[in-house]
Amino acid sequence: MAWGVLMKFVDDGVVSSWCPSCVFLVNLTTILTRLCIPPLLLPKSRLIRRNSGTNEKATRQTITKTTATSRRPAALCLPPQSPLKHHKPSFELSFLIIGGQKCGTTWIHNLLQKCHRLSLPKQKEVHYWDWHYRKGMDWYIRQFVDHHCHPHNADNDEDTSRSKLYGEITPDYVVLPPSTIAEIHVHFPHLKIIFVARDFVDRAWSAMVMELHDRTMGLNPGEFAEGVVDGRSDILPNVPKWNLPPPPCRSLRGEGWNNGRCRHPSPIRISSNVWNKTRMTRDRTMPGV
Ligand SMILES: Nc1ncnc2c1ncn2[C@@H]1O[C@H](COP(=O)(O)OS(=O)(=O)O)[C@@H](OP(=O)(O)O)[C@H]1O
Repeated sequence: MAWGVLMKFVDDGVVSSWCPSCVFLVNLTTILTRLCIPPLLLPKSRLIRRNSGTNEKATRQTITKTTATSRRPAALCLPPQSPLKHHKPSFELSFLIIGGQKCGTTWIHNLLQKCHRLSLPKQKEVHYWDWHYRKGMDWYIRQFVDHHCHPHNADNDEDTSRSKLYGEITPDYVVLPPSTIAEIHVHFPHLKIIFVARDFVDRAWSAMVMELHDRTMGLNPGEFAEGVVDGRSDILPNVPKWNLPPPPCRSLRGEGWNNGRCRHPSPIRISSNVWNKTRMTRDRTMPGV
């Protein structure tokens, strides 16, 4: 692997790693104490959502051509009468890793699962706040059950369960609508939001390779090329919605994040080149850059 990774496990189960291609020092302690922004206490806004009768399958179809590099549907449009509206969660969600897609989040999930003070869902990407919202908070809580402790069983295993931090990683959360983001903050006012950034070109390349491999979107080459820098794959303008500061990530020109927009045309050229290749390659040499 071209990316050098230095990894060590420290005594208390915290994992540190430095990834040259990612812009963050991926250190659990750092993530939970420094990179996390204290969530703002947002006013409890009434949800205004459309297509209340839309099921997941239908939604998947309608967003197919606008979610270019993702394998997953965008946030579902939820009905005004949210099942969570009057729900008081009985457990505290401590951290939420909201992306970005193809930024090493699977690797982070696997590492955090090894930490005894953390409880993550067995499977990465719960997708509660977009796909499974209608299933309710009890369903969400059940995803965090591990065999050793459960938030509902705090009295049975007081020492361990009360010291657990519950969190999950769903990269698609970065594009959640503002109303859902506000609702998350209302229900979990102490929640730490974490966004993992990666070099813009590397992320785009990785997403393109995934799409070319999976072919789940059925996009034409031109559409796919556009999707690399626009729409749902363009995570840059979505980060501020979470009140996160711009990550110290360089753009293709090395200019920083350019107010959440990268106008450089190279990603489109790159993606076109990828499409024109006769066989898939994970070679990171990118013509035209
Ligand atoms: N430790 C570490 N450091 C840097 N990069 C890493 C690391 N672990 C995984 N990776 C690379 O991350 C890419 C996969 O990211 P995700 O797991 O977030 O993908 S996904 O959104 O869940 O599909 C994927 O990138 P590509 O290989 O370029 O596709 C992985 O190789």
